[in-house]
Amino acid sequence: MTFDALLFLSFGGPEGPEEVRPFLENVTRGRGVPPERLDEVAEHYHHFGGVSPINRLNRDIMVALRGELESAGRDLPVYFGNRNWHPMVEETVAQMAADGVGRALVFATSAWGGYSGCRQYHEDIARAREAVGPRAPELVKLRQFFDHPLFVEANADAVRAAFTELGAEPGQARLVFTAHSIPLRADEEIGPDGAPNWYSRQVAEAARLVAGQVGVDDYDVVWQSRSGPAHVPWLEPDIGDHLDELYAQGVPAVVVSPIGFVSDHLEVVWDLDNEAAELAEELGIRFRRAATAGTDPRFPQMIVDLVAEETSDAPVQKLSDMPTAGRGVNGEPCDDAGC
Ligand SMILES: CC1=C(CCC(=O)O)c2cc3nc(cc4[nH]c(cc5[nH]c(cc1n2)c(C)c5CCC(=O)O)c(CCC(=O)O)c4C)C(CCC(=O)O)=C3C
Ligand SMILES: [Fe+2]
Repeated sequence: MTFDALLFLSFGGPEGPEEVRPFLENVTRGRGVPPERLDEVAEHYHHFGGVSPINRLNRDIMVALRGELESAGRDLPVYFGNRNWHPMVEETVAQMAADGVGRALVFATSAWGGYSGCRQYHEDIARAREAVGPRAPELVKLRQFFDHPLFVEANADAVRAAFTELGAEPGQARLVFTAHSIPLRADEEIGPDGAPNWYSRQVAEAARLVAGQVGVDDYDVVWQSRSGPAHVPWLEPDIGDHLDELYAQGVPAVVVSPIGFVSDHLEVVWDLDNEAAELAEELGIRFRRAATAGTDPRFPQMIVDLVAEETSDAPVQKLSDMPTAGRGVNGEPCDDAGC
């Protein structure tokens, strides 16, 4: 199939203090997140002048991606659209239609399946096409990439670098992978292979692959940044509780790999670099947070590989035995189980 463009579809974030509240309203519309939680999260953004790093990081990735596409001889203009903040995906898809784009690939910036990481991006695609009407381009979303070799290698190198910075050999510091928590119910709902817990199983699998490349067989997978009412169960343990537990075990040092995030989002720079690092310091645990994969040149190279899977019948590159999922046309969910 031929494509006229690539839509880089992400979460979006505020770029000034007055944008924080309306952004948070967009994120949580109809989700039952308590207002106290919104106030707390707004504070996190205000620590950074009301600016989330996410848009700048995405623009950096797009610059690198344009370079990689050009080197690969692919003439594919890259457009930027977001779910929750400007440039909003509706505006971007309207612009694509105006530019005469008839069919485009969509790269969504989440490695994962599940509602927030995949299904909701299909919904964004469908909503944007509907807003634009009959002239809207056909939009083909690329698959989930949690087990792509370049994503795994970039994360593994970042973990190695963090061990080096700590001056520790793997084995002298505990390796802890962290990803965004989600409600247990949400995790159970989705599993395109007929089994539940697709998201948490993918996170576990990506952690296993990265740890394997680093040569560590003893590691933990934990969760962070939960929201929602306290009585609703989310994936656990939380990273903070886990650091307490490691302290109780007498663990002297940790390397934290934020495998769940493709770049240094607010959840990484606040919840890890600030809160978790501070707790570790209080506990006397030496702490290093590994880099995210987004700034590694292999990340845009991976996107070019994913494009090649669609356009050149290039082989699907993956390191796990879990089935590929997440591809979809015009926002139709990829699978009955909602991917
Ligand atoms: C699985 C997952 C990912 C990883 C996959 C992916 O990358 O997509 C992710 C990414 C992100 N989440 C982000 C921000 C927020 N997420 C929130 C709320 C929520 N996230 C959830 C899940 C996830 N979220 C869930 C189940 C909720 C509860 C409400 C709901 O059911 O929707 C809220 C509301 C306040 C709060 O409750 O914390 C905010 C502000 C940002 C941008 C950060 C920046 O600005 O740099 C990014 C990349
Ligand atoms: Fe989130």
